[in-house]
Amino acid sequence: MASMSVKHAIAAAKKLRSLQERFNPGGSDIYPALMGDEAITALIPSGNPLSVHILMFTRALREQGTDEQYEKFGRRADNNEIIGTFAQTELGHGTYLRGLEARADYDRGTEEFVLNTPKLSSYKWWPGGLGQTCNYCIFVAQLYIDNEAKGMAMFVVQIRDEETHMPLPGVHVGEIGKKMGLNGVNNGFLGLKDYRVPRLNMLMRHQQVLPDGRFVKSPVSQVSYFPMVFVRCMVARQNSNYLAQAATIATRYSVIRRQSPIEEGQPEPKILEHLTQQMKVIPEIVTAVVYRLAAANLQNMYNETAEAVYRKDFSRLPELHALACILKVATSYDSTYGIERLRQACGGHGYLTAGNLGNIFAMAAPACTYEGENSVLYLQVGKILMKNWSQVLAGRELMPSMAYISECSKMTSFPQWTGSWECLLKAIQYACVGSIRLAFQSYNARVQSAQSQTAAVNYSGLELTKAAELHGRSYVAGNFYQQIVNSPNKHQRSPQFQKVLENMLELHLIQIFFRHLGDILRFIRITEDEISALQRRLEEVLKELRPDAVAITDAFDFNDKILSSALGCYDGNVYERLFEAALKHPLNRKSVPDFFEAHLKPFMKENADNAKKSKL
Ligand SMILES: CC/C=C\C/C=C\C/C=C\C/C=C\CCC(=O)SCCNC(=O)CCNC(=O)[C@H](O)C(C)(C)COP(=O)(O)OP(=O)(O)OC[C@H]1O[C@@H](n2cnc3c(N)ncnc32)[C@H](O)[C@@H]1OP(=O)(O)O
Ligand SMILES: Cc1cc2nc3c(=O)[nH]c(=O)nc-3n(C[C@H](O)[C@H](O)[C@H](O)COP(=O)(O)OP(=O)(O)OC[C@H]3O[C@@H](n4cnc5c(N)ncnc54)[C@H](O)[C@@H]3O)c2cc1C
Repeated sequence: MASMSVKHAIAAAKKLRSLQERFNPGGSDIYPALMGDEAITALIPSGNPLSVHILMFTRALREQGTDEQYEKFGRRADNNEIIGTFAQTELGHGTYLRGLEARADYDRGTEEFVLNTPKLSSYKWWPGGLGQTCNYCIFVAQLYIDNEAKGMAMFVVQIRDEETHMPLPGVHVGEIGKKMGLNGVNNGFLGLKDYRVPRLNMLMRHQQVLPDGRFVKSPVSQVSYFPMVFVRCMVARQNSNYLAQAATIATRYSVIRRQSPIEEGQPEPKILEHLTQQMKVIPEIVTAVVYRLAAANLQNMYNETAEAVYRKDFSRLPELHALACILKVATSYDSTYGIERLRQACGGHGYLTAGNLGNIFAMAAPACTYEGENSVLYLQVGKILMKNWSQVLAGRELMPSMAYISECSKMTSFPQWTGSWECLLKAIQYACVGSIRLAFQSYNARVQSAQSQTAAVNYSGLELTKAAELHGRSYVAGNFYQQIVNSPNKHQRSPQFQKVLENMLELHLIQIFFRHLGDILRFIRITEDEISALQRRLEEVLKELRPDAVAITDAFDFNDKILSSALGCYDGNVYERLFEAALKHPLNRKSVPDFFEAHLKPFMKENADNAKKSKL
């Protein structure tokens, strides 16, 4: 499987290169690379073994290396002359980066670093492509000078001979084993023993080790985390794509499959006529659109921040970090759970490999873990919200994506309930700020009672997580509201199109309202009549969006090859394709399977003989 994936990935990368040269000659614009990686990734159901090379290895060389280091390594990596990965996670550590055990000791006598993974738990474990594909990696290690720890640093390390692909001396490398998905990616392990690299193999754009061993600290240590921020932005984009693919499949199947009359004596309707089926499928279509728009915003913010960081302006890093964390978490959680809901909406056929929903789930699900495990990133955002709440209490301005927190903090009570979009959006934001305030009170009480900040974060973890989750909802819903209601290009939309978008906004806001009704009722008084009115609106907007469901998912414009699903093909010939797929199963090559003579027949005969004996 791995070699097939590599073959497909290389073919697709060549195609991508020709597309880039045609549409973006010599450009360094990241989109063609991303689109290409998306395309490559989507075309290789078992995952793209070059993803981490494209998304992290080349980017780390460009952003963390000096111009000279880019010329030496980065250009060859961008041109796919060398293939690398990002080797940070270890067998024993993934989240707690300051606990990473791999070490780099500077030898000023030879102006080299001596790299070691001192224990089994120090082995790098998980990096994509590391097992068999890559011949280089970015090796993340704790830097030591005269045995004094200086923090994390990144090193360009060649792990295999460029001609023979043999592991180099001092390198122990291989595949970590079968996973629940992405089995074409050959995630690997790497042990290094007294492996020497020249001083100039340490990426030194932001921090340096001089020939005499003097250490020049980075002005902002967190800039070394920047490669992870980029992938978190990518996850938001990629996982909204996975959800859109699954929503396309389930929608198309739901207008082909007929089952269970709604009126006695009437013909069986398309299953999408059932209200409960609409509630399973249509909100997922809208969620995919909502996150695509949020991910595009995040991508723009990433590009602006990356350019600023290149100019040594680190001012926007904190906001990008906060947004990248919360959108990576929100998109990966909602896409993973949404894809499973869509699979279940397709009944038994949703469980067939030919439907491809299981594989889309297996591609989407690990994003809840890699690039920062979601519950950890929720806590990270919770901490940032605590810091920002202190700013609010001090009367200081907040970063733009948190400005609503300041506004809501000035409200002594929630205004008269109207149920309008603005009211629903403000309700989610108001509940978020209420949760932040409660979390802060708990956190602050703990710090005041002499708990360390780290311990206070841990013991306030449930409230911090809730506040972070509601912050994500507030940002995403606010972004969608702005795009639909206040977009500068709104006048270019036809009235019909604007109406569909407004129905999608109505559905998203009401769906989020009901999902967090408990959180909202904690801070806002809403009557049963007002809630029942929203229930009626939910049923009504599902009915209104039903006729547009297929058109919206067709607009995602996934080629049948990308969907790779007998349930979701554009022509709707589901049963013919399911049957065609079934006949291709190896077990159908013979009428009598080999196991009949070898196992089944003797087993049944033995039982029959025993039955006869017991009658005698
Ligand atoms: C086109 C699309 C194709 C594909 C789709 C996408 C993906 C698939 C392809 C590839 C992906 C496959 C594999 C993924 C690769 C990996 O998984 S790489 C390994 C990822 N590992 C992690 O993410 C580790 C998670 N841990 C952390 O990030 C950190 O440990 C932490 C953030 C949890 C904690 O940071 P610490 O420094 O340890 O402590 P802290 O006190 O919380 O933070 C100190 C201050 O630093 C700020 N900060 C932390 N992180 C960042 C950051 N990234 N950027 C900016 N600032 C950061 C933090 O806010 C603190 O600031 P203060 O002001 O409070 O001091
Ligand atoms: C498909 C896939 C591809 C990957 N690719 C790469 C790659 O290319 N390069 C790379 O370096 N890594 C890669 N990784 C590794 C990934 O980044 C780590 O798995 C991730 O960072 C989580 O670390 P961990 O697995 O060690 O879990 P741990 O850090 O051990 O966490 C385990 C669990 O403990 C809990 N936990 C941990 N810390 C805290 C905390 N502070 N507070 C509360 N709870 C906590 C959480 O529930 C967490 O799920 C990949 C992983 C996967 C699944």
